[in-house]
Amino acid sequence: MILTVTPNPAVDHTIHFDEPLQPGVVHRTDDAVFTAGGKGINVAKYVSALDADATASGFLGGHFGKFVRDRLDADGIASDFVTVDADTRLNTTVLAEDGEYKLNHNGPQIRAADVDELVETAQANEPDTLLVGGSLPPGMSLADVDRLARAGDWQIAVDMGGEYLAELDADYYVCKPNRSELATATGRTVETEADAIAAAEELHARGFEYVLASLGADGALLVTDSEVLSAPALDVEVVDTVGAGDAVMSGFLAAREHGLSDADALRMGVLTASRVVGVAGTRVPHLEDVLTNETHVEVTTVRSR
Ligand SMILES: O=P(O)(O)OC[C@@]1(O)O[C@H](CO)[C@@H](O)[C@@H]1O
Repeated sequence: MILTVTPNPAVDHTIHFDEPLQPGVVHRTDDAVFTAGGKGINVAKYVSALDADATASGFLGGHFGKFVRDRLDADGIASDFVTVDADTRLNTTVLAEDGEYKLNHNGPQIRAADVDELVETAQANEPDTLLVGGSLPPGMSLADVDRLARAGDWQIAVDMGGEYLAELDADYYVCKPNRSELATATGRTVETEADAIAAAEELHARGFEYVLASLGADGALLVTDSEVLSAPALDVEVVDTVGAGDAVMSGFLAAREHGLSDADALRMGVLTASRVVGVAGTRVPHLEDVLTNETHVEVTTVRSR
């Protein structure tokens, strides 16, 4: 079972305008979607849709916390959250004619006792894989993530920003940086595929057994102990890119739960992302045929290591 820990969940509010945003103008629309979000929660949703066993955990509080909990219950996603005495945040994505704007709140204050309870919750669930996804709310530190990594007999995956990846200390099973996170985590310039491979290999050498790099329109890379694999992005219509990185991680983790190979895990990550970008916000698209591998994704071995 995969336990996803989202320290900083969110209600994701995705709102669409057919015009560019302008200061001082009241923009109005009928097109708004509210979903339960936060990177780990998205992974739990997508992994469950990929027929793997997942439970969502993390901190929830207040009205938005109740919304997230109710929405997951309604969607049949198993969850085991720590209730906190502070309000879960609301994150807004504005899709306007002039671009995609992402407005994220830093989140509620978490206490040391909340973190203790989270560690106990993780231990009680006895997952095979524990994923920590997204930003850390005020009051929670990277030392707490390393503590979660070491608190049980699980492999630990992280879907966190580059500034976090640079500082984590424990040994990790897999991380999933995007291009800018690769750059931040390593201090390198990451423009070409060769740059991305060099940065991902550096993270691998620092203690991440698998480095799954999502490169947007340039596809994804997987660095393992023995090889570097590459898969192109699919040519699909993009509504927005929110949740795309979470989808790459979800495809990878679900494939591993199903006992599939490294190449198939990369393939499933890319396929899942290609579906998630086609729906607004962090809604779950139809993923049934991702499992049957009907859409061909060419995975190539860039080199053996
Ligand atoms: O502020 P964080 O924790 O880095 O990111 C949170 C978030 O933007 O990431 C998800 C998409 O990846 C959304 O569901 C959510 O709103």
